[in-house]
Amino acid sequence: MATAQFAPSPTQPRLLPSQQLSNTTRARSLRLLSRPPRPARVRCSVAPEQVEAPVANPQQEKAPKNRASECYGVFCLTYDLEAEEKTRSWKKLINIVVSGAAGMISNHLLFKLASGEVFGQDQPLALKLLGSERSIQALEGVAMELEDSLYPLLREVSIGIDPYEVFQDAEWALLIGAKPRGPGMERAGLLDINGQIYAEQGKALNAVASRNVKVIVVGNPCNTNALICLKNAPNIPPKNFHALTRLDENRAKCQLALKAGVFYDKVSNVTIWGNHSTTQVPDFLNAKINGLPVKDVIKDTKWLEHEFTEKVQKRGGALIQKWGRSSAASTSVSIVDAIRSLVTPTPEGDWFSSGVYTNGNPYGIAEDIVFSMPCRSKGDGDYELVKDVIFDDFLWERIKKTEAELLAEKRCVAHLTGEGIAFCDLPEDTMLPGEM
Ligand SMILES: NC(=O)C1=CN([C@@H]2O[C@H](COP(=O)(O)OP(=O)(O)OC[C@H]3O[C@@H](n4cnc5c(N)ncnc54)[C@H](OP(=O)(O)O)[C@@H]3O)[C@@H](O)[C@H]2O)C=CC1
Ligand SMILES: O=C([O-])CC(=O)C(=O)O
Repeated sequence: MATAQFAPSPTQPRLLPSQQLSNTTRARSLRLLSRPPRPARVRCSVAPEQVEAPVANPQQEKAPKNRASECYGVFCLTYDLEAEEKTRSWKKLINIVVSGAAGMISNHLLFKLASGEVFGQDQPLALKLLGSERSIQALEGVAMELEDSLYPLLREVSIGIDPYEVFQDAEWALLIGAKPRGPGMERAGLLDINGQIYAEQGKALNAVASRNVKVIVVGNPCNTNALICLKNAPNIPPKNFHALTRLDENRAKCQLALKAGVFYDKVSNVTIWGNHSTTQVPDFLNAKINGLPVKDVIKDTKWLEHEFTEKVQKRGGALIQKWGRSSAASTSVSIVDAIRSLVTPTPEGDWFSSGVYTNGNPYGIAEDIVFSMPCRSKGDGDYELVKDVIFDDFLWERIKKTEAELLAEKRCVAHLTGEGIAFCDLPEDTMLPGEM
């Protein structure tokens, strides 16, 4: 049993943004934020202001909205969308933040976002890319590739390393950046390192993002990172935070289709319950194939209970063994699916899985954790939990196991959620789907 204790870290004074981005739909520009100034390109017109940034300090929301940015090349040109015939009917520009933007998943995702495949062909967007000192060069490379792709809907690209700058006015935050678990690293260590990143990003969202920002946490361990993030953003509804379990749902659909000998569009109502880890529960009791209960179509209960369940739980690791790297393209597809499920009405009778806050859930799952559950949306960015699901002993027993894991993870990050001193009593060294 791994045990460790972490004390709450004191709130550090920090710099608030001196340069905040222009939110105009008129400029198509690439902006450099929070970088050491480089003579040829970066110019700061406003000196940084030093202020404290405690959790949920309402003063932060009143931070001065001084803006300074630097564009270069073709991005320095500005033009008026409303003056152009073909763009006049477009929607208002939306601000989308992507962290870990120089990473593998983002390298697929950003181009899907910019192409219009996610939000539609009349939705112009601003992409705000968060990196770090490590990745700032790579981030410029990403931005250059976005430039060279000439996407008509992509009206702004900005890059930076300070979440308080990059998250300004964010309406969607796709939080992908996280440290991978290295050899010999305890799960408790991973929870702490990545938890600190997500605590900081939660505070930044709380301070500067849109009050209705929708947050999708991808970086692992994503459920507990999402919990930490939402706890550090008390002015944003907890319901707006998601941990990505859509990849697991997609993996489960694929395995059921394969076994039943049908194309995967015939598989519906698949829930992933719980944690995005090897304790996750792919639910074959409520799932359907061609509108029929899976158990009526696949009679091999032993396969469903063992092979199917394990295949889905460990699919990420199986892929790493083949590829030598973790799922990036399919993860980006699943992020697209997750967003589209929130911005388009859920097909009648179906649902989708997402890791969401458990308070008020109708199933009797422990409150105050982020747990993957079945959701339906009207297409307005919000969702409701599905009520008409059934449980049997097999399903409930496994749900309790993944719930216990998430409760243990939560105790392990108490120093990051404002709940005191952490105590890591993780029951066993459970794994991410990508670990074997
Ligand atoms: N929920 C899900 O279904 C899935 C989740 N994942 C998770 O998504 C995350 C990203 O995966 P992927 O894009 O392939 O990974 P990459 O390693 O390619 O990129 C991740 C980014 O995270 C940032 N990062 C790396 N180390 C650190 C660190 N020590 N501190 C802060 N940030 C760091 C880096 O960006 P920078 O230097 O700019 O900070 C890096 O570009 C991982 O946590 C992975 O486990 C992956 C697949 C599925
Ligand atoms: O474990 C990882 O990093 C990759 C992962 O989440 C997955 O493949 O589902």
